Amino acid sequence: MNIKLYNKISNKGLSRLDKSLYTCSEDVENPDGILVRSAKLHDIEFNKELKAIVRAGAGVNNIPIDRCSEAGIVVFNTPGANANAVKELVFAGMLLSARPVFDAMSWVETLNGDEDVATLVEKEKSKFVGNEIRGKKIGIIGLGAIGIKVANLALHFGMEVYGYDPYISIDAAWQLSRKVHYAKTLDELYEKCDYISIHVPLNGKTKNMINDDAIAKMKDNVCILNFARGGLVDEDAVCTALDEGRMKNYVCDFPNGNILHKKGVICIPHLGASTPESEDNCAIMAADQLSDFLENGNILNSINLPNLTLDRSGEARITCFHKNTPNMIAQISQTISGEGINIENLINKSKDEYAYTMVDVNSKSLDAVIAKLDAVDDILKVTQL
Ligand SMILES: NC(=O)C1=CN([C@@H]2O[C@H](COP(=O)(O)OP(=O)(O)OC[C@H]3O[C@@H](n4cnc5c(N)ncnc54)[C@H](O)[C@@H]3O)[C@@H](O)[C@H]2O)C=CC1
Ligand SMILES: O=C(O)CCC(=O)C(=O)O
Repeated sequence: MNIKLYNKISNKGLSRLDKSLYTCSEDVENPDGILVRSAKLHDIEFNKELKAIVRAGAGVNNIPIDRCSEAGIVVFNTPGANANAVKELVFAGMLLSARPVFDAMSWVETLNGDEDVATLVEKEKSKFVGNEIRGKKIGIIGLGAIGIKVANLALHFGMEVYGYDPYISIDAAWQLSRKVHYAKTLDELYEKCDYISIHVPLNGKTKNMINDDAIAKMKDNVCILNFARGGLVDEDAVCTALDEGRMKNYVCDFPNGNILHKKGVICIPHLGASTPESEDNCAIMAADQLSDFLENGNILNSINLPNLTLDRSGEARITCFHKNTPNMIAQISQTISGEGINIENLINKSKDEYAYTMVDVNSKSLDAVIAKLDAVDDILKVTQL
């Protein structure tokens, strides 16, 4: 099978893909699977053999999910695999805002060593006084893999923590410290907090969620930390608030021309997940999920289909990615049994508009049945494994 790499993927992950089964490179044609990090796939035309796209990371806004679903392509990500790296950089960003370390270091770099540096430093250092973060209030929007880690660590820094996430998962809620205050509304969080850190996905509902209205509700001198996606924040609103002295800093992992060189903006070149540890974690999860899907049809951590695994039985497996419409299971089983093939095991699960069925059968001669299933309305992709 051909696996196309749209970004550099750690060898720790790629080496888990059996070389006798997979060819992985940036140049393969007609891929069965794609491994990607941040490369934008919106303008890519997908070949008909493509079955899966795995995002080695969290955010999937670089992938055209709807188009993939309609083409029967399963999209995966690797939840939590890079969360620790992001959490640590969020605190680096917060401390860079609290203490003007960057300006202070730049000033030290201007010294030439001819003068009495030690005396000069003691004389001038008061220009670079900052604040401690202990005792300050931080609001965290989005309590998923990263938000939880940021919230719990902030408590260890002695901060008062407010969390907002109307869709928090049960697993996530178990991991969150009881000391985190539950913000019922965003307004409550905006009104109270000195630091606001955003950890939600970028989608139609969250785009520009930090806008003029939101900023108007925030405390003067607020610092916004955005290690999630640039599009979550209306940069014009941020620049106006900075110009008017209503915001202290905008710390952002997604620089662009609008905020470059802007006083009060601290830009980092999308380094949140750029540690070997997190790159390895993501690549390992991505490779394992991809191979289990391509070899067995099992699904773990998909965006457009539910988790579904089934131990292998019978002679072969048929998988169908289909629409979640009435009569699909009956049509699939009738088509198979109509060819005189016995079904050993069948499993089906749906997620929103789409569903997935795996059928273990007692025959390996499946060309005719695959062709018939392919022709069924609302079946988007059929594979034989
Ligand atoms: N800077 C970087 O390198 C990285 C950035 N990211 C970004 O961070 C985002 C979050 O990552 P994870 O925590 O791993 O994802 P996650 O999926 O574990 O958590 C996202 C959380 O946001 C919540 N949420 C969704 N919509 C919301 C809304 N309107 N208001 C409040 N909460 C909402 C969800 O319920 C979920 O708990 C990713 O989608 C990605 O865009 C992720 C990893 C690295
Ligand atoms: O792979 C990367 O470096 C970016 C990580 C990221 O932004 C994500 O996982 O959402």
